Amino acid sequence: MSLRYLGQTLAQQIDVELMSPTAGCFSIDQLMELAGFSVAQAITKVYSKEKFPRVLVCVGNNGGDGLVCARHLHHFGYKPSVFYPKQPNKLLYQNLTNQLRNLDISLINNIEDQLNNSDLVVDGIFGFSFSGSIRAPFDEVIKTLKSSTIPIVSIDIPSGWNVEKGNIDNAGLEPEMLVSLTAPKMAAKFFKGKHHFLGGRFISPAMEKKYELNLPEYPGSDQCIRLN
Ligand SMILES: NC(=O)C1=CN([C@@H]2O[C@H](COP(=O)(O)OP(=O)(O)OC[C@H]3O[C@@H](n4cnc5c(N)ncnc54)[C@H](O)[C@@H]3O)[C@@H](O)[C@H]2O)[C@@H](O)CC1
Ligand SMILES: [K+]
Repeated sequence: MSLRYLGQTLAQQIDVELMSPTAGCFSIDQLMELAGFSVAQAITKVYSKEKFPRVLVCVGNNGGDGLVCARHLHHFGYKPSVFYPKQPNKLLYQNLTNQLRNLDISLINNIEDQLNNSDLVVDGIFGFSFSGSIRAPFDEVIKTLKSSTIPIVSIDIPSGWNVEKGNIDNAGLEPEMLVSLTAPKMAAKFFKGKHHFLGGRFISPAMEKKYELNLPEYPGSDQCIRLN
């Protein structure tokens, strides 16, 4: 039985069910922690801290996964910096951001300057709720990232891609690595980069069966698994 690729509505439904007190019973912080941790771990499998120490993590509106990923990359010995232009006024995100400050991780304002001093980019700009064309300020951010040759790791979906149809108008990023979370989204079928991983190891056997996800077996205690 082959791995299921999720459409946008189903991805959102599974997300709601994971957090429902009558189903998954997870809190959003738990999911973000596991998701961001799995992305950081997947990065270690491909990009060593010796060759790719300086990681620029770009964070969008709801980019908790990116903030968590940056924290774990720091603990793994990388030198992350974080570009977070739109910071929501919510305690969860403020706490995640203060955790970065406590580790002296720099929150940078100018993405162009920082790109010249980075070895790797993490794209935590848009996830599975993205739709339509890219609105400011992320239109310019994505243009800047597209003009660079630094390898990009996208979290869940390459930012700017239609969640189901992929990079239809060529406005989105073309990452070298994609880390799908929970289960790949339909757009991942169009991913042409070198490394596709799955992370977000939080699905119960009952949910996996209900949604016929046919997930691969994660190796040992790993939080991520290579898909190709
Ligand atoms: N259950 C799961 O699968 C989990 C998902 N997580 C992550 O959460 C993500 C989904 O989060 P969200 O539902 O908040 O969705 P997004 O990460 O897609 O963010 C939606 C935000 O982007 C804005 N937006 C949408 N379209 C836009 C456009 N055209 N231009 C500019 N801004 C736009 C929206 O206003 C909204 O604030 C997933 O992709 C994944 O990375 C993880 O945090 C944990 C668990
Ligand atoms: K993304």
